[in-house]
Amino acid sequence: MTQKTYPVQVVGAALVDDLDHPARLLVACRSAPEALAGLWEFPGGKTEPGEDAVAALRRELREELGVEADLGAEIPGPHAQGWPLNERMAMRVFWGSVSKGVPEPLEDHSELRWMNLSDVDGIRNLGWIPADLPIVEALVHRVS
Ligand SMILES: Nc1nc2c([nH]c(=O)n2[C@H]2C[C@H](O)[C@@H](COP(=O)(O)OP(=O)(O)OP(=O)(O)O)O2)c(=O)[nH]1
Repeated sequence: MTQKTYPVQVVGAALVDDLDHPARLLVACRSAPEALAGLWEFPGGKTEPGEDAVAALRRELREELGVEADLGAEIPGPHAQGWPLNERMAMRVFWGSVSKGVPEPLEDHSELRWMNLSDVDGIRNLGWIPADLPIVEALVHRVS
């Protein structure tokens, strides 16, 4: 059986305070486009042609949040390309932690928020981009 191919590869980071003993997760509220404004997501974005996922994610975190990050294991999705977002896009999500700088909503976000990972209901009910909900479930399952 051949797996579906998604033409647009997105990458996202589950940024936590400590990769070995995570207690808090950074979530980001989108400011654009209009259809997604006000919804919460994992910081990240689209990979560029020829760019690998980890390099793309480092670049996006630098551009969007102004930070350098250590990236850890992937939160594996059901496809090699990660978690389907729609017919055209899938997202690979990696654990990460900030190694330099303080995250700020420099681009694409109206607000950043550190959520306690023990606040599972608070995380679930943030108002995520709907396509992210299976990823959020996998994430809370992994830390619980
Ligand atoms: N970063 C991110 N994007 C997500 C998530 N969930 C989700 O459906 N998306 C969608 C929204 C966008 O359509 C797409 C990511 O594109 P983007 O607009 O953030 O990408 P980008 O920073 O490279 O921006 P651009 O070049 O398209 O302007 O993936 C998520 O958790 N994080």
